[in-house]
Order: sequence, then structure tokens, then C-alpha cells
Amino acid sequence: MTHTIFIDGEAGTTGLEIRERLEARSDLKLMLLGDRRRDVGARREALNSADAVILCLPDDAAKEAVSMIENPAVRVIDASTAFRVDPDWTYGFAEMAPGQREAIAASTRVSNPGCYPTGFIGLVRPLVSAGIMPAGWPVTVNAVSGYSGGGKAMIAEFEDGEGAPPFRAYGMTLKHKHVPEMTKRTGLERPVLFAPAVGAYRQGMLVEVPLHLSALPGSPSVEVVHGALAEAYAGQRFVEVAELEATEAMAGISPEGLNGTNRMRLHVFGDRGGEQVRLVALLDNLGKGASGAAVQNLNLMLGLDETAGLN
Ligand SMILES: NC(=O)C1=CN([C@@H]2O[C@H](COP(=O)(O)OP(=O)(O)OC[C@H]3O[C@@H](n4cnc5c(N)ncnc54)[C@H](OP(=O)(O)O)[C@@H]3O)[C@@H](O)[C@H]2O)C=CC1
Ligand SMILES: CC(=O)N[C@@H](CCC(=O)OP(=O)(O)O)C(=O)O
Repeated sequence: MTHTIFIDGEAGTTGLEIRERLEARSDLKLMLLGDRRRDVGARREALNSADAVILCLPDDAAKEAVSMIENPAVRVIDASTAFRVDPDWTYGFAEMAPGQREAIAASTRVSNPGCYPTGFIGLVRPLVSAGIMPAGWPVTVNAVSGYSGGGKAMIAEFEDGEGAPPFRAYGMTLKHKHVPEMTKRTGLERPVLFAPAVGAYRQGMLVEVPLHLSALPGSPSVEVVHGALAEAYAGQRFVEVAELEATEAMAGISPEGLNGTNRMRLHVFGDRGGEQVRLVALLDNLGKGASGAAVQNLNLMLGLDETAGLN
């Protein structure tokens, strides 16, 4: 059986990557609008006649697109921030918790996680669930992304513009749009303190949570923290936890190490026996952080092999 897929925003950064991942598949048929992609009538028709639609639009345009869908059989995956804390939508991070994969498969409204939240939730949620980090803990997250994270406008700034910086810290108001999602999906009670940055490279990201282990209840060891993560993601195809021996041998970590993949690797850096750790997630902001995750969710929602078209 061939499923028809419509990507609204097919010519954007996320949309193009999804298109590349789907085009080679014989089990899917893409509905492409080309020059008519901004034509509301053409979009309305596609939004209501596809088996599944993937919205790769700014938040307001995504909300408008959802309001245009009248056919209850259409499955929707939204890549924007618009519905990520909406209780009527299923959060599209299959590895996040037991049962999440099944919930995605059964849903017709799936919100694709943000790129930074994928790294952050991946690192912190298992610690909260295991009782290692109290829900009320004040948490800081530092991160750096390639400039493709900012879509077409930021790509133009860094590739075509004059004077793009080698590195820019941003989110200085502490009100980044990912904070509600990061807080809710980890089970934390206080808004996380999020310090993002963008570098003068295209793609790939690091998301880091530094922790004073000696301040946490029971002063957990590096091994206990690592063990909680390893247990949470045991057997997962796309989320892995680096062995402590491997991280101990690393002098540093580049954000580009998993580019082009739908994988995320979690690291626990810190001296064994020491009192601090740096938890670091490595992922491709356009892979597991966006387009790869959208394809994984699409596979689940259509009852296909979850890994089809993904590496
Ligand atoms: N880039 C990334 O790393 C990630 C992005 N996201 C999210 O994915 C979504 C898309 O982002 P991204 O691909 O980076 O953005 P881009 O700016 O690269 O692309 C946005 C696309 O949306 C289309 N578009 C904009 N407004 C409208 C409208 N009113 N009606 C129809 N189409 C419209 C544009 O059309 P046109 O081609 O005609 O300009 C373009 O194709 C955003 O919500 C973003 O937050 C999520 C995770 C990571
Ligand atoms: C470098 C950069 O600007 N990144 C984007 C996040 C990209 C992303 O994750 O998109 P969503 O917001 O849809 O999740 C930002 O910080 O707004």
C-alpha cells in the first residue's frame, strides 16, 4: 500500500530535508506543490487529501494549516513550536518514556520536538524519573547549534551576509520559546535556565547540562547518573549512551559528529569519584532534532518500519 504525504513548507530547511529522506521510498508518494506552495486553495486541498501531512512552517502558519484540516482521517505531524505543550497533541519523542512510541503510533496529531529540547529532555528526564534529580531542582542548559537551526533567514545571514560572527550567544531575555517544552517534558517544576548559542557552521549541535552531584540528594556518583541514562535508552536504535570508558578518553566533542543521521548520543563527562558531571547530548539539529524525528514519527503513525529511510 502506498501512502500519500504532503509536506507544507516543502522548500524550507526542515521541509527539504524531509523531502530528501522520503523521495527515495517506494512505499510513500509525495504531493509536491512547487510554485503553488503558497496558494491557500492548493494547500487546503493537499492538507485534506493526504494520508499524512508534515507541517514545516513558522508557528502561526502551522496553526493556520491545522485549522484548514477538516478530514478527520488525516494524520498531522507539526515541526513547529505551536503544539509542543498542547495536551491534545502527542509529543513525538518515541524514546522519551515507556509507551510514548505506542502513543505516537495511535495518534493523529503529533508535535515534533524542538532540536534543543530533544537533547535536554534526553539527558534530564531519566534522572527526574529515577528520583536522582528532584522535580524542583534548578537546572541550567547550555547549548550551541549550527546556523541552519534558524532556518532560511539565518542561513542567508551566515552564508550570504557580511559580518556574521564566529559565535553568538542569544536568548538573553531568558524567554526562549523552547523553555516551556523543556520544563514540561522533563517533569521539572521550575523553568529551566536556557543559554543557547549559534556558531558559524551549518549543522549539528551540543546540548549540555552541568551538575554538582554533591548538591543533589544522596550525592549520586558519575556511575549512578550514567547507569540511569543507559537503562532508560537500552535497546534503542536512535538514542545511545556513550560508555564511560569512551568519554574518559575524549579530550573534547564536536557538534558535527552525527550530522546526516537520526541519531543522538548522550555523554556523561566527569571524573569517577568526582563531585561534578557535564551531561552532553550530540545530535543533528536537522536530523534527530527535526527532519529525522519527523520521518520516524511518520513511520510510526503509518504502521511502517520505524527505521525506514533513516540512518
Ligand atoms: N531548522 C531547524 O533546525 C529546525 C526547525 N524547526 C521548526 O520547523 C519549522 C520550519 O523551520 P525551518 O525549516 O527552519 O524554516 P525555513 O524558514 O527554512 O522554512 C519555512 C518554510 O515555511 C514556508 N512558509 C512560511 N510562511 C508560510 C505561510 N504563511 N504559508 C505557507 N508557507 C509558509 C516557507 O515558504 P517559502 O519557501 O515559500 O519561503 C518555507 O518553505 C519552524 O517552525 C521551526 O521552528 C524545528 C526543529 C529544528
Ligand atoms: C540557531 C537557532 O536559532 N535555533 C532556533 C531553534 C531551532 C528549532 O529547534 O526550531 P524549533 O524552535 O521549531 O524547535 C532558535 O533558537 O530559535
